[in-house]
Amino acid sequence: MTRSALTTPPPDATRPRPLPGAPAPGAPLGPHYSRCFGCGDGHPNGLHLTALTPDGISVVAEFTVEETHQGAPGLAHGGVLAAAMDEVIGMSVWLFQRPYVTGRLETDYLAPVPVGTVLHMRAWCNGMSGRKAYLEAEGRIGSPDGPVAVRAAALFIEVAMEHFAKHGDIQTIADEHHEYEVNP
Ligand SMILES: CCCCCCCCCCCC(=O)SCCNC(=O)CCNC(=O)[C@H](O)C(C)(C)COP(=O)(O)OP(=O)(O)OC[C@H]1O[C@@H](n2cnc3c(N)ncnc32)[C@H](O)[C@@H]1OP(=O)(O)O
Repeated sequence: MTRSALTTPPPDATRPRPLPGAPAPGAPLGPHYSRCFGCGDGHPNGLHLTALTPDGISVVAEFTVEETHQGAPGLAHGGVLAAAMDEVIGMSVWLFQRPYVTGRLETDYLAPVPVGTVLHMRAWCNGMSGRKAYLEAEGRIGSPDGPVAVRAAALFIEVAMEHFAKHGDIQTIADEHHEYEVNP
C-alpha cells in the first residue's frame, strides 16, 4: 500500500485488542444504520456489504458489484470502490465500541473490477493513538485469495455522540442505537 505519513501510526501507537462484548468470531455484523449507503439493508441501491469479524478486531466483508455501481461500462466506479473500503474500515473501527468518522482515506486501484464481481474485503487496525485510529483494507476479486484490486489506508478520528446529534438526525440515532446515550 502506498501510504502517507498521515495514515501511518506513530511509534507510540497501541495495538488494538478485542473488547469484552465484541461479537463472537464468525458472527455476522449487522448494519450500523439501516439506510447507510455502505451497509444498510434498507438502502434501495446501496452497497449492501455483508460482514463478520474473525477475531473481534478485524472485519471480512463481501460486496457484489452491481450495474448501479458502474463507472466505465461494465466496470465498478472508483468512487464506489472507495466507499466500500471506507465502509469496511468503518465496520472494523466500530468494533472498538466508540464512534469514529473518516478523517482521511487513501486508495490504490490495482485492477479493474467488473460488474458481477464479488469483492472480498478485509479491514484491520494498525494502531491507535489518542483519538486517532490508523486502519487499512484490501479488496480481492472473486475469493479471499483472489487478486488484489483495491487497497486503502485511513485515519479515523474518534468523535463524541454529540457529533451525530449536532450534524445529523438525532431522532434516527436514538431509534436505532439504544446502546448509546446522546446528549445534544
Ligand atoms: C450513531 C452511530 C453512527 C456511526 C457512524 C459510523 C459511520 C461510519 C461510516 C463510514 C465512515 C464515514 O464515512 S464517516 C463520514 C465522512 N467523514 C466525515 O464526515 C468527517 C468530517 N470531519 C469532521 O467532522 C472533523 O474534521 C473531524 C471530526 C474528523 C475532526 O474534527 P475535530 O473533532 O475538531 O478534531 P481536530 O482537532 O480537527 O482533529 C483531531 C486530530 O486529528 C487530526 N486530523 C483531523 N482530520 C485530519 C485529516 N483529514 N488528515 C490528517 N489529520 C487529521 C488533527 O490534525 C488532530 O490531530 P492532533 O492535533 O490531535 O495531532
